[in-house]
Amino acid sequence: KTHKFWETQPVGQFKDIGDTSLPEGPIEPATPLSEVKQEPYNLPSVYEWTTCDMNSDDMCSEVYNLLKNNYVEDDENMFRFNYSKEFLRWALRPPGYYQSWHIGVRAKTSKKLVAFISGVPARIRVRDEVVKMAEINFLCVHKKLRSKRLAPVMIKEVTRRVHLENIWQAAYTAGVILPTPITTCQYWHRSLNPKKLIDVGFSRLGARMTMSRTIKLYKLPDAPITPGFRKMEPRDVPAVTRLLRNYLSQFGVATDFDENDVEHWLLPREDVVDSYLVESPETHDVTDFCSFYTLPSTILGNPNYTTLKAAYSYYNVATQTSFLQLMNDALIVSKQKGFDVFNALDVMHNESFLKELKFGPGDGQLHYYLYNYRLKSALKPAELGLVLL
Ligand SMILES: COc1cccc(CC(=N)NC(=O)c2cccnc2OC2CCNCC2)c1
Repeated sequence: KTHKFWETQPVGQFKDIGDTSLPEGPIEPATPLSEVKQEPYNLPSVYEWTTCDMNSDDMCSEVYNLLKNNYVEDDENMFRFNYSKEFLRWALRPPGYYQSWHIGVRAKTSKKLVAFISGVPARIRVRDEVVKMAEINFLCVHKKLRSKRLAPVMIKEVTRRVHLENIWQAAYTAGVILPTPITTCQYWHRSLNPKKLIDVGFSRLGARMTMSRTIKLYKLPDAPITPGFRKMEPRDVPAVTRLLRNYLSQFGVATDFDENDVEHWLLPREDVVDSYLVESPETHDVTDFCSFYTLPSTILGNPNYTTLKAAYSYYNVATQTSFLQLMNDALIVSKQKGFDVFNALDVMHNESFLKELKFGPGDGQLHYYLYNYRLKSALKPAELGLVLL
């Protein structure tokens, strides 16, 4: 499978793997803004660019419905991500966001939204360099317009608009292998509602297992067990920022959170993101933190269920509580909130709790990529401190 488009882009190329003579850092230099293409790239004549104002309920609904019907499905096409409107507003409007990076494609005649791609600004540390980047996400082309080569021109257009803001690097993930992953993660699932997961075909009854034995296997207490475990509040932002920055400093590539970022990305938002911390009953110090985001999936073609309620592990830090106990409390509260499954990647120190807390390996991988930034060697997933939505 030739990567016609990606071989033209400033990304690590497969032919360069192992060539340690190539320096770590930007592949192409920044250019003066006057040299950045001022006008949008050309689309096929029946389509036009549109900028999506996510503050507008109508536009947010258009993006929501396009993704709901045409975004990523699992390998067996049994489930499709169903990001909520509130989630999309949260994901696309972090501090310093650019509306111009919320890019839609409309059919000129019907004015229907047929494709979307987005970027948000982020500071990402790569080894000792903090780099301003765009996090690219939600690339979606309507099912009926696939293989019309729309994706390459959309990627070039979002790149052009990112360059206009004097940003020259980007980070993105994909379920497919492109030139060239900086790391490849395995995803894992922890059943919370095993009966529903088996009924909808997400999980299968284990060999020599009955349904009642399976329900008992995944049973969890009704309440978290760690003393001082509570929801995060605005007053906790400074302490959580300190805890997170210290924890993330050990990873080769990680988000460079400041208090402003923590306030946006980690304060609880109902049905979008949940975050908890442990406040020591003795000292009142914030010693541990866990968080997960809400990403339901539409269940395709099942007569009895429409939605899989899934929680996705986000950022977690344990300094006084055992990581196992902290993450088990995260499972307990996610079960309490009605989630059917808790998903996690084997990034950061997640490997240490996955097997112990009865996660099972998923049937796919998630590849991480940097645009216009070469790493001398790929990272292990455990060296990655970056979770994209
Ligand atoms: C269960 O419903 C699904 C609907 C669509 C795709 C998949 C499989 C899949 N591709 N899962 C992941 O990519 C994944 C698995 C565990 C944790 N995070 C993940 O992806 C996140 C991060 C990347 N953007 C999508 C959400 C599952």
